[in-house]
Amino acid sequence: MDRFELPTGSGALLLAWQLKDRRVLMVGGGEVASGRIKYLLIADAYINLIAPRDGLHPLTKFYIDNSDRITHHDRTFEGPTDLASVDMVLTAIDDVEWSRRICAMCREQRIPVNVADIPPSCDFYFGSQIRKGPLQIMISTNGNGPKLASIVKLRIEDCLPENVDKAIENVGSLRAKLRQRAPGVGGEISKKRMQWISSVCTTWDLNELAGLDEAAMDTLLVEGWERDVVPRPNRTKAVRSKPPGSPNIALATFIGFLCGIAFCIAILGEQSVFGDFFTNIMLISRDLFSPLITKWKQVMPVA
Ligand SMILES: C[C@@]1(CC(=O)O)C2=NC(=C\c3[nH]c(c(CCC(=O)O)c3CC(=O)O)Cc3[nH]c(c(CC(=O)O)c3CCC(=O)O)/C=C3\N/C(=C\2)[C@@H](CCC(=O)O)[C@]3(C)CC(=O)O)/[C@H]1CCC(=O)O
Ligand SMILES: NC(=O)c1ccc[n+]([C@@H]2O[C@H](COP(=O)([O-])OP(=O)(O)OC[C@H]3O[C@@H](n4cnc5c(N)ncnc54)[C@H](O)[C@@H]3O)[C@@H](O)[C@H]2O)c1
Repeated sequence: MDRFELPTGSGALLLAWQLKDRRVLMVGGGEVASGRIKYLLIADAYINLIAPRDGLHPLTKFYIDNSDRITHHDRTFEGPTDLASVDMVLTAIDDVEWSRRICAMCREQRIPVNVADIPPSCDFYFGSQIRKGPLQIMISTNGNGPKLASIVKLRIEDCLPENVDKAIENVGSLRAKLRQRAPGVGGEISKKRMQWISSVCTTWDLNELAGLDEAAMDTLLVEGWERDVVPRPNRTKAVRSKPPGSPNIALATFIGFLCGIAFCIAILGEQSVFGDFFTNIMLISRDLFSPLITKWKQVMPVA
């Protein structure tokens, strides 16, 4: 029993709410509403927007004019009829009384609601957000300090690996390909798929995953999944390109080899093994390597 601990309370449930093609009511069209609308569009929701045209923020206007997912009603909120068939309600209006009344109507109909700036009228809070391709990070202080949430966001953004979005996209494609090759939900096949994908994610680093292309994924599935192994990237042709910024080992070896030859010539020049033909090259090489040669002689004097 001692191994377990009850979690401390006072937090919120963090979720990635799937709103694709759901209908959301947005009341208000000012600056705060424009931010909410952006998030809703990212989530592929349909939006009923209730706000008088003369109070619209330019960004809200832009969204109305350019997105066919927004139905704009140029008026103020009227009552419960505005809540018909909506899955979520957000309000961002400069009218606290109306905000509270809208919240009460939503609670009565059990529709989840967020009222900007009035925490007791929120079933959920917004957070500061980072998005990089499919990666979504929400920073929440659970209402303690919204400005701090946005400051912490900047810190986290600075630390994110550059290609993390590409790596995640590729793992998504690889998982989809694997589900096609080995279909089924639950049971042994599901367990085996999960174990194999988890092993790929721990065996391959982000650069290697980001470098995968279609052909490389197919190779990985044939040489890995089908044989029930997870090959290291360098043992298969599954890596399309070397990770950016990695040292070029072949070039380094070649340069090392040339330096070795030049060093030998310099030593032989020192011992006058060659005639005049190489004399100039030897002298230049000897000058270049004279500090090394001196050191070498100290350790192993030439007869
Ligand atoms: C994160 C962010 C998301 C977003 O809104 O998209 C967000 N507020 C942001 C900014 C912000 N809001 C405020 C300031 C002024 C400075 C300050 O007061 O700190 C700034 C800073 C700025 O504007 O730069 C004022 C404010 N906000 C709330 C109250 C009421 C209260 O605390 O009682 C008051 C005081 C009003 C007053 O004093 O009269 C309440 C809420 N604000 C929340 C979210 C929820 C809790 C989130 C959390 O803490 O986890 C919650 C509870 C409800 C909700 O709105 O969902 C967004 C940053 C986005 C970004 O930059 O990335
Ligand atoms: N949570 C946050 O991040 C945050 C940050 C700053 C401000 N706020 C709060 O959010 C609210 C909105 O802020 P804003 O800067 O967008 O305000 P704003 O004044 O720019 O916009 C208010 C909008 O609400 C509309 N409106 C007013 N009454 C309405 C009604 N009955 N029905 C429909 N529409 C109505 C107006 O026409 C306007 O479009 C304010 O209460 C503000 O204090 C929240």
